[in-house]
This record gives sequence, C-alpha cells and structure tokens, in this order.
Amino acid sequence: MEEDSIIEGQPISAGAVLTTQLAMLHTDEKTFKNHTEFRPERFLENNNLEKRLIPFGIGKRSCLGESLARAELYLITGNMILDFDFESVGAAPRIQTPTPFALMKRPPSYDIRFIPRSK
Ligand code: HEM
Repeated sequence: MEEDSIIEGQPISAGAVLTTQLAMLHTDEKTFKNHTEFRPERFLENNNLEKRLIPFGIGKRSCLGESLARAELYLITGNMILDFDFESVGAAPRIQTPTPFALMKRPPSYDIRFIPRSK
C-alpha cells in the first residue's frame, strides 16, 4: 500500500504488502455453489463462471508460466483421457484440503487406477 488505508473496516498501514487469497475466491459459495462437489458442467451451465476462475492470478504479477502450464495441461490430460480409463481405488475422499490454513492448498491423497484402453 502506498498510503495508510482502510479496506472493509480493516486499517492497512502504508508499505504493507497485500495479496489475494485465490483459494478464497474459488471456494466462495456465492459464486461456486457447493464448491466441494466436482461438477465441471457448472461451467457449461454458466458461461460467465470461467471469468471468476483465476488460478494463475491477474495483473502485473500474474503467473509467467500460464501459457506453458495451459498447453501442458491440455496435452497431458487430453492424452491420458485418450489412452486410459480411470477408476478409483477404494472410496474417493471428500474434496477438502488437509492444509486449510496454508498458502498452497493440497488435495487429500487419492489412489487412481489407470486402465489402458484397447486400441
Ligand atoms: C497449473 C500450473 C500453475 C499454476 C496454477 C500457477 C499459478 C500461479 C500463481 C497463482 C501465481 C501468483 C500470481 C500472483 O501473485 O498474482 C504464479 C506466479 C508465477 N508463476 Fe505460476 N502457476 C503454474 C505454473 C507455472 C509454470 C509452469 C511456470 C514456469 C514455467 C510458472 C511460473 C511462475 C512465475 C515465474 C511466477 C511469478 C510471477 C511474478 O511474481 O511476477 N508457473 N503462478
């Protein structure tokens, strides 16, 4: 902050470094209803929802590797889906991070079996 300010009633001193907690945005019930449910179709039901998803940050200090990461995710995930069927080993855990207060949220461990698709 360049000067002393008050945001939502919270005094912030000049010189303080502010950062957005992206995970809070992505688990906001007003935007992502029942956010612990894995429901990718929510993005098909609401065309504007994707604009609310900002995993790479935004602005001057946003992720430098975003294009690379998107290309890798597209290629890796796409090829895995083409070549394998997936099934869970045991019951799937609830979507809930074991590190709720950490800067980086980690998903619970989860074993998945990859079954090669017959060509
Ligand atoms: C799924 C993969 C990735 C995600 C979700 C991700 C997410 C992020 C986020 C949220 C930030 C902080 C943005 C901010 O402070 O507002 C960041 C910063 C950064 N990321 Fe990534 N990232 C990914 C992959 C990568 C890759 C593959 C690279 C490099 C090859 C990379 C390089 C960087 C760098 C250098 C910064 C710091 C940018 C700065 O402070 O100016 N990231 N990333």
